[in-house]
Amino acid sequence: MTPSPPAPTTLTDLEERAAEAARARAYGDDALIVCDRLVRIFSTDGVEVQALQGLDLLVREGELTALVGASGSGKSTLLNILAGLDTPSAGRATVAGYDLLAMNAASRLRYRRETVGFIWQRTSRNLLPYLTAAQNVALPMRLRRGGVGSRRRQRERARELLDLLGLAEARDRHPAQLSGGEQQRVAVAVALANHPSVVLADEPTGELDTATAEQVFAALRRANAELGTTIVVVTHDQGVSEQVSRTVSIRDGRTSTETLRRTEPDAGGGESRVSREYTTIDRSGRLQLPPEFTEPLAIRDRVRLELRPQHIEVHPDDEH
Ligand SMILES: Nc1ncnc2c1ncn2[C@@H]1O[C@H](COP(=O)(O)OP(=O)(O)OP(=O)(O)O)[C@@H](O)[C@H]1O
Repeated sequence: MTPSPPAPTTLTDLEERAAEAARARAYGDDALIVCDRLVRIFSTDGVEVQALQGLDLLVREGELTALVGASGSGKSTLLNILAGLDTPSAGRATVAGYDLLAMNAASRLRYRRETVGFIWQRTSRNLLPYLTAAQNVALPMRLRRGGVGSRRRQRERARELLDLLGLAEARDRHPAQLSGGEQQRVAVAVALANHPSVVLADEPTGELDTATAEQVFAALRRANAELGTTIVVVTHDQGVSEQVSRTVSIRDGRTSTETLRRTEPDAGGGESRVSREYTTIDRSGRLQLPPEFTEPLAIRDRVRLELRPQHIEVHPDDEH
């Protein structure tokens, strides 16, 4: 039997199509970082690894976001893409208006020098050993297209940034004369040198003890609060992730849950920190249920949903 021809397009169909297109346009319109169904596949020796499997993430201007997740979940892959160091296999990724899938070599270089600042975990990777702290901070300004301001202005900005991060004493010292924590704080100043839209940090406190890690993280928080810089930091450190207002957790190459924290007045007239955990719904409406919820109820292949006026109920499959 031949299939019947498609029904004629009605006005309602057209209106629905227009509304759907408008919804699609709206995704991430107000965000500085937009990852939309991002995929990154690595092929080595004929074996494919799907490091990112359709990851959705929005980060708004001025946010300080921590990314957490098990080893191999895709955090570094995501950060490298956002830094312009790697290119996604599919999906959409934009940062401050740059389309990360469609940049040519020249705009990629400009993006990396002017739009993002990056801090690596290994302290030795962030700074040039033969330059002083102040010279390290001034270097990105000199490398920027046309340079930013006069040499004098560059030196002034380097000094201002080092002062802001509590490193006035370290100005004329070389990295070898600085502690690991001080080096990472200088690296924060280097990342901020060119007024980037976003600073990305991959485990910046991974090599440090807890007290020193706290100082480095305080420097990132200060940059966020006082300069308004949007910051995305990958961390394994529970203590660090609890200090940010938003923690996004990545599982198997997708965002899975999110914790939002804020300070609220409490009954005793003081203030207390309130945190709330959310599960991410992806662009196709898929929801990942965390094992803490599924395992106690022996939820496996399917669930029954019921729509209530203010919420949705998820029931275990009661057919078995
Ligand atoms: N260049 C590469 N070539 C092949 N596979 C890679 C490459 N980079 C990452 N992978 C794989 O992609 C997956 C995600 O890796 P990624 O480094 O992003 O994870 P991660 O969450 O940052 O882990 P960790 O916390 O251990 O740093 C892993 O399975 C990893 O082995």
